[in-house]
Amino acid sequence: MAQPSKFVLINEPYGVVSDPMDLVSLIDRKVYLRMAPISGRHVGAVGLGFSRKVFLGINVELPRLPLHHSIHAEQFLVVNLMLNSEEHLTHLAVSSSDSVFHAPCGHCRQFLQEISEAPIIQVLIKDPALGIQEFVTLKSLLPRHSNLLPDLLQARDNKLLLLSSEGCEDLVLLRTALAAANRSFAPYSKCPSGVALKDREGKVYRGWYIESAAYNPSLGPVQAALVDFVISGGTKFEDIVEAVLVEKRDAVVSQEKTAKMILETIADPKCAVKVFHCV
Ligand SMILES: O=c1ccn([C@H]2C[C@H](O)[C@@H](CO)O2)c(=O)[nH]1
Ligand SMILES: [Zn+2]
Repeated sequence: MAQPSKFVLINEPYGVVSDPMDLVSLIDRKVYLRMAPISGRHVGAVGLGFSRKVFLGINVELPRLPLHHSIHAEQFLVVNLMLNSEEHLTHLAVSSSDSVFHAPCGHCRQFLQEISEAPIIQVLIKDPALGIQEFVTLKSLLPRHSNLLPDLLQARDNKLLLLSSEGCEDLVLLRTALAAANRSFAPYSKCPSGVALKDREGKVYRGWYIESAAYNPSLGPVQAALVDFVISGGTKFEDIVEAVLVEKRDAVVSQEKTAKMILETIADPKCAVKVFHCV
């Protein structure tokens, strides 16, 4: 069985399913990485791409930071799809270690609207108490929604150019952050941005800013890069020792202060966060 390159349901051999109902057994296994130190509630999301590969999402809570900096399992899944250039999500299932969640939360129903096929994404509703186990459309879970520019998962090149690389000590990190910014989805603010992180071993991770039409469910570039870090086996944020943010000069929406604040709080105390501007 072929394994997707960034399949994160650890220690499990499956990678491709033919029947969407197989997602039921996957979420039932409740094999989550434990990255929710605040709530202790471990949420898992499994999604099926058009390729029939299964991708996983888990919730990630950032220690000592306000709750809204958390990454929902569904958001993690979307970043995982993007990192793997999977352009379509056909089926989605969510569950939690304490069996409280059986469907995507409201915040994520909104976040998922940025995907072009959002209305027809099949969402598993599983409620053992009621004996329910069926797929319903995302549209039925968030009716009367009108989205504006929904093409989040499609390949994109923002064609950003660096203004200067002066002061850069690590060109790989800078190029990675620029490439990430070029994949950022920021149709509402028009301020794309990307982050590259480096760990103690010199491994590099990347992520880009993803906007939501409802603004608040947007996912910051540091969070997206943390998804790459976790997917690649990272467990301790203190192992992050260097970071580069690339964003527009004079951006109406700037990530600089937030990115620095997050990394100051969770990364190695000596982690340098360098910012480079582009047009
Ligand atoms: O659909 C949901 C609902 C909650 N959470 C996470 C957010 C937070 O970490 C924790 C709160 O219960 O669960 C998700 O990831 N997805
Ligand atoms: Zn959610």
